[in-house]
Amino acid sequence: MKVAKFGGSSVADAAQFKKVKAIIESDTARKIVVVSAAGKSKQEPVKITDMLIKLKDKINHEQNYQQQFAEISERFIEIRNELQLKIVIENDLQEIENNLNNCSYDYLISRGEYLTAKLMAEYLGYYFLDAKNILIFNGNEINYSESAQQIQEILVQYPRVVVPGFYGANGDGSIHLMPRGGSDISGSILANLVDAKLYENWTDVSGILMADPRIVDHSKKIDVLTYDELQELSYMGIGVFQDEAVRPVRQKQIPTKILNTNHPEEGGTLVVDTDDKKLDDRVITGIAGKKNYTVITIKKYQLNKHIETLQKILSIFQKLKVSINYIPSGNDGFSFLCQSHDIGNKLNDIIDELKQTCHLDSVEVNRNIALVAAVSLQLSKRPAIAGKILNFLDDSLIHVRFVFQEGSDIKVVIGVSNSDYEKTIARIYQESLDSRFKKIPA
Ligand SMILES: Nc1ncnc2c1ncn2[C@@H]1O[C@H](COP(=O)(O)OP(=O)(O)O)[C@@H](O)[C@H]1O
Ligand SMILES: N[C@@H](CC(=O)OP(=O)(O)O)C(=O)O
Repeated sequence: MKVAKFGGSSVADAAQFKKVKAIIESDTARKIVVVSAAGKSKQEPVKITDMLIKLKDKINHEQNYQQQFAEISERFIEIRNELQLKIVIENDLQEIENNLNNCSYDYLISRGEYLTAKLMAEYLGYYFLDAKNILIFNGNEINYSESAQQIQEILVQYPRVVVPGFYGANGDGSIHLMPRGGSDISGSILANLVDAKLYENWTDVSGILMADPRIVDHSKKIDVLTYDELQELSYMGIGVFQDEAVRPVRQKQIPTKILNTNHPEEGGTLVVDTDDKKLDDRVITGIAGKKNYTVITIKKYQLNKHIETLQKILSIFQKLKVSINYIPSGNDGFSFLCQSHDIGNKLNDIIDELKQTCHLDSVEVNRNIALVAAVSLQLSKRPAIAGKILNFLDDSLIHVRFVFQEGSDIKVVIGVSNSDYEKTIARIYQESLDSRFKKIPA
């Protein structure tokens, strides 16, 4: 059995629905279909999920929301009409409208996937299986045994199902929304629960490319990737696969493919376990990154020997609910790298508390930092990659603020100014294809 997840771009309008149907009908093993909410297309500039978030915002601020709700409804009615489906989607829309003033955020935002799945189930002639009946959460963790039991029972009666992605249910039956891009996670969990022989993730690119196609034109495709490499690339920001979606498929060693709904014939990227990937001569597998980090660097003589000070520092971040992405360190100093939107307006509070409670020698803040990661399997076996990268970035007059190689032995992370972000990715990509940058000793 295969689980096939279709992203928002694959279900954005009636024309995309037709492509999905052709894909499903070309392989009878595709029995579990997971869909995101209708996303962006040439005609539709906004994702339904973003429209729903705006709707919720208007409701919360007691603004007039009728027009916003009407626009959302129109997208679903249009798909239904163009595909000449019989489903009375107006009934579902009415029920949602009735709940608008007293529903949770998670319920409302998940309705994009719910309605898209209803239409897709009708169109494919599959059973609509509401995710709230099968994906059961304990806090933020899926309850695998309970969820597996639920889905196994349903599949006996309905062997072909469409499941809305992006949500499940809490123990009390209320809707549990996953992070943005969460339909990838739903598909991955379902593949795990049914021991799928393949998890297919259908999107609008023919696999994972070595660098973001919006930055590098004609970026090369990565044919085979390991779960670890995918995890790192996803964590660093390639939008195409949610980083939390790696764990469920990796746990059961389920091969995963990233494929293009618009060009199924182009093949895609296959994700496998490390032992199943032959090392090729490419030093760098892929490049990814994100802008807008804030780096807080603290110095105190022999800080690494003062565990209690480190504990205090971490508890300040914890108290202010600011996540830390990386902590590169030296003898007398540590840097805390956080996403700027996570820090929000708490920067002064963090600095005040650090100064008051930790008796530091200095605290320095650098904003508008972008991180770029070059991901490569078994980095330690590769010849001095970090040094090479620094050399050619220097040649390009890109000022590298810092560089660190993670203990995970899989990526080199480089910090540059936001304004140098695209240039850095393009330059590393260009160099990584150069023959002088290839060939690794066995
Ligand atoms: N390295 C990369 N390889 C492929 N796609 C990438 C990469 N980095 C960023 N992307 C972007 O990710 C997009 C696909 O993700 P997303 O918009 O979430 O798709 P979907 O709607 O199918 O879920 C692509 O259109 C592409 O612009
Ligand atoms: N619709 C949700 C969940 C999702 O996975 O979407 P997509 O597959 O289009 O990235 C979002 O926009 O975050």
